[in-house]
Amino acid sequence: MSRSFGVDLRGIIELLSQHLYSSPRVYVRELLQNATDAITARGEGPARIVIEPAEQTGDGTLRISDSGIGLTEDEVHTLLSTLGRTSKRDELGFARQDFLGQFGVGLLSCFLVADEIRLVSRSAKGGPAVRWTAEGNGTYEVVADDSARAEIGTTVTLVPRRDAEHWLQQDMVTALAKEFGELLPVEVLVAQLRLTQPELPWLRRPAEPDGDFHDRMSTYCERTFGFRPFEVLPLNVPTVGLTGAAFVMPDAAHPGSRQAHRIYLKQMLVGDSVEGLLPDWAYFVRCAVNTSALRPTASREALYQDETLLAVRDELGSVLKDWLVRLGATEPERATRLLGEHQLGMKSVALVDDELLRLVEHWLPFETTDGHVTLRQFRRKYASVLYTPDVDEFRQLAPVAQAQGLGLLNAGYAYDAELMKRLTEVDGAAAARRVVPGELLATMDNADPVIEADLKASLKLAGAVLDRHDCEAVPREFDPVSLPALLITDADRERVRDTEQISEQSDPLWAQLLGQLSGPASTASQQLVLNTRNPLVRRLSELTDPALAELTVESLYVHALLQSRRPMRPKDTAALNRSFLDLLDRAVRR
Ligand SMILES: Nc1ncnc2c1ncn2[C@@H]1O[C@H](COP(=O)(O)OP(=O)(O)OP(=O)(O)O)[C@@H](O)[C@H]1O
Repeated sequence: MSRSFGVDLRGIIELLSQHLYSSPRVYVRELLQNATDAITARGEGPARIVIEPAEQTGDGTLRISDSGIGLTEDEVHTLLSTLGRTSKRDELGFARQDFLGQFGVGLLSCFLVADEIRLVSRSAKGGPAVRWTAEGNGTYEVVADDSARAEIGTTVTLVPRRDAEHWLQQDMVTALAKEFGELLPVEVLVAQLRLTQPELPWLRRPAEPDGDFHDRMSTYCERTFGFRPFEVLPLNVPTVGLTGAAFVMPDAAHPGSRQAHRIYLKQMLVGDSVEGLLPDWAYFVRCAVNTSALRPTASREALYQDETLLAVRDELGSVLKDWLVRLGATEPERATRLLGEHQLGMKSVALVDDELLRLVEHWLPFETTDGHVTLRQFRRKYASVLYTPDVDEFRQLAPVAQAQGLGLLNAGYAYDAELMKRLTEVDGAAAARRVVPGELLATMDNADPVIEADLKASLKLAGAVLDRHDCEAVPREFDPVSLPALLITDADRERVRDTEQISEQSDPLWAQLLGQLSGPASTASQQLVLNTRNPLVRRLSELTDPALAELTVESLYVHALLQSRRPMRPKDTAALNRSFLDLLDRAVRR
C-alpha cells in the first residue's frame, strides 16, 4: 500500500526561516505578491492593496486587504492548506507568465513573524465568504461565514509572535512595502499612504530632453547605488520583457567585488544585490532592471541560473561592449579617463575572459616604441608583439629597438606580461614574444673593421678593466648615435636561450647570426655593446694613454649600467665613484 509523506509544519517553518529566506522581512513581499497575483487573476475591478499596520488595527495585528479574485471554500482547502500547492502553475509545471508566485510556500513566510494567520475571503466565482485560521503548530480551521466579508477579495491578518511585534509596526511595514512593492502595477496603501509610483524610473518620460533624463538617472543611481554614474545606458531586451538602465561606476572597483544589481521581476523587487545579470568582466557596472521572463530561486532573493539568464547576460554584455568601443572611438578623452580607473581590473579579468581580452586589445593603450598605442594597432603594424616584461629593460632597450625599426612593447606593468602569454594561448605562439636582448645585437651592423681594430687596441690598453666586471666588449654600429654603449647582461645564458628561441621563431638568417655571436670564445656574463658611430667611442679608439683608456672604458661601462637601471652592487658603486672622481680630477687639473 502506498502512503503519503507526513509533514511536520513546525520543521518546515524552521527550514524556511533559517535556510530559505534571509530575513523575516520577506513576509511583506510574499503578502504583497499574493495580493497582486489575486488582482491579476481577477482581471477587473479596483487594483488596490491596503495594509493596516499594528498602529492602525490597534490590537497589535497587521491586516492586508486586496480586491483580488478571492478564494472559495474548496480552494481554501486545496490551495491554502496544502504546502507546495499553488494556483499559479499550469499542468506542465511552468509558472504562468502573469503571476509572481509559483512555488506554493510563500504564505508560510508569515509564520516567521506571526503565531497565527487569519484569512477571510470572498471569491469572484461565487459561494459564501470563508474564514481560514492557521496556527504555527501546523493546525488550521476553515469556516464558511457569509457575513465575514461583503466585497470580493481577501483580507489576511497576522497575529504577531512574541518578540516579532516590531515587524508589524508602521515604520517597518512602510519601509518594507516601499522597498519591495514601490513599482508594482497596483495601488499599495500603508496606513492610508500611497507607496507605489506609476512609472518605472528608467523609462524616458514623453518628450523628456536628454539632459533631464540623464540628470534624473544620475540622481536615481546615487540614491540607489551610492555613486554618481560615469555613464547611464538604457537597457531593453524585449524577448524577456526587460527594461532598465546600466550605470557605469566612475571610480575603480575591485574586480573581485560582487556584482550587485537591483532586479525587479514583474515589478516586484527581487533584491538589490543580485548577481549574475552581467558577464564577470563588467564588474564596474551596476544595473537596475525589471523583467518578466527571468526566474527567481524559491527564496526569490536571486535569479535562477538558466539558459534564459545566460542569453540575457550575453545580450547585456554586448550592449556594454558596443558602448565601450563607441566611447573609445567618439570620445577618446572620456574613454581614457574611464580606463585610468578601471584598466587594472579589466586586465586582471582579461586573463580569464577572452571577450575582455579582445576589448583590452582593442582599446587599452600600452607603452611601446611607437608611443602609447592599443595592442590592436601595434599588432597591425608588427605581426608579432615583441615585448619586455620589465619596465627598466624597456627603458634601456626602447631607444635602441626604435632606432633599428623594431617595435617593442613595455609589458612591465601589472598583468601585462601575463596578458601577452594569454595572447599566445589564444592566438598562437607567434602572436607575442618576449624580446631577448641579444636579438637587438642581431639587428645591428658590424663595426667598420678599421675602427674595430683600433677599438680593440684601446681596449687592450685598458687592460683587465672589463674582466673585473665580468664583461666583454662587442663593437657594433647602431642608432641612436648619442648612445655610446649598451649593456646586455647574463650574456651566456641569454645567448643560448636566444639561439634556441629565435631559431624556433624567426627566420634562419637571424638564428645563424646569433649562433655566431654565442661562439665558445665568450664566457662573460655581460656584454658591453660599444657604438662605433658614437663620437666618444671613436675617440676611445684613438687613445694611447692606458690610464685614460682604462678610465674611459670603466666610465662607459658604469654609464651603461646606470642606463640599464639594474641594481648596483658594491663593486659597481666603487667603479662609479672611481671613474667619476678620476674624470673630475683630470678636468680640474687642466
Ligand atoms: N490574497 C490571496 N488571494 C487569493 N488567493 C490567495 C491569496 N493568498 C494566497 N492565495 C492562494 O494560496 C496559494 C498559495 O499561496 P502561497 O503564497 O503559499 O504560494 P504561491 O503564491 O502560489 O507561490 P510562492 O511560494 O512562489 O509565493 C496561492 O497559489 C493562491 O492560490
